[in-house]
Amino acid sequence: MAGDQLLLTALDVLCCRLSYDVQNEVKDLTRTWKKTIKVSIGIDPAEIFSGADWALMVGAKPRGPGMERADLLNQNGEIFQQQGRALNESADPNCKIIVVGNPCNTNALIAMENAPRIPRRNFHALTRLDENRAKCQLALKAGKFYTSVSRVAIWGNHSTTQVPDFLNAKIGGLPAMNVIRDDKWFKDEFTPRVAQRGGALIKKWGKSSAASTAVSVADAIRSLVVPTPAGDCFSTAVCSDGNPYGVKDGLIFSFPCRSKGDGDYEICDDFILDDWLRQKLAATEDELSKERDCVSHLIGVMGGSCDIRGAEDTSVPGEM
Ligand SMILES: NC(=O)c1ccc[n+]([C@@H]2O[C@H](COP(=O)([O-])OP(=O)(O)OC[C@H]3O[C@@H](n4cnc5c(N)ncnc54)[C@H](O)[C@@H]3O)[C@@H](O)[C@H]2O)c1
Ligand SMILES: O=C(O)C[C@H](O)C(=O)O
Repeated sequence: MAGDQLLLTALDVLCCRLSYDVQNEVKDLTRTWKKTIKVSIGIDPAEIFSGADWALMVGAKPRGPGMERADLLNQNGEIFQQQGRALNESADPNCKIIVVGNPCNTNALIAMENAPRIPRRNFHALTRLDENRAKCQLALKAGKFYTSVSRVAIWGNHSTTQVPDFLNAKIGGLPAMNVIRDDKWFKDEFTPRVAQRGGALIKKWGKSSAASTAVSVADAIRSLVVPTPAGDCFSTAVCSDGNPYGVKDGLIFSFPCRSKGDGDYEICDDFILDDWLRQKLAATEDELSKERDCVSHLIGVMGGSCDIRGAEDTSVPGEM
């Protein structure tokens, strides 16, 4: 932000893909803003991130034919190592970073570990899309409006091991489990449907969800700049250091959070965990630990070894 001007700079390795039509379309948005928007594009991350207050990191390589999850982690990891270093070099020291490109939790971890000048708590990976999907499923099942659903946490990884939390969710201010009295539906339908939604959409359309992702990125930013209503939360994957739920430190793990609207947040400490949730949390934590081991060479940790090659694939499928 510079005075009354919002500076929007975009980084894309294929600069030409962000055509001038796109630039002009973004400029047209000026009408809806109080500030004027200056749009520019480029290919040098250090130049593009210069002085940035917010960095929305969407660019990533989609999974190609025959590519294993470990390969995806490695190839995208290298991108986020380079971009983390560039953020460290030139972004505003209090820049907030939201990583969308998959595998977004571990990409955010790599960027964070390569940008020691920026507080670790400023790095986010997008799980707001999963929260929105979970709220939508609860509203549909209960026959209520989406806006009546609150306190929906997504725990862990933005992959099929993620845990959409129905235990703490509310519908119309009441516990969701008292409104939808169907334990089997919550565990056997709701949970996998939310966790596998991204994959299902790719299967159907051959592309990642774009419109709902864009909306959820806007929601994720709004959650940080508007105070969270009393008793509610929003989900975002953030650094697990010192979290109140005993998840091991040094992961980018999705938690229920609250904000005063100042761009910062705190992890809610009043969510109830039962045995089922604990077991699910342990599985997604384990997955994130393994992903971290696979990228140890990109985060300056010695002696890590990657043992997810050939293992069951729990990432959202991408293009295979
Ligand atoms: N976290 C989420 O909820 C969520 C939701 C939807 C999509 N995604 C992920 O977001 C990413 C983008 O999805 P998409 O459908 O827009 O993909 P896309 O392939 O249409 O676009 C990716 C863009 O990234 C650019 N890019 C590739 N490498 C780059 C690099 N090193 N630096 C800068 N730009 C680079 C490409 O040129 C392309 O324009 C994917 O990884 C996708 O899996 C995440
Ligand atoms: O891009 C993907 O692999 C899917 C995406 O993360 C989504 O949840 O829609």
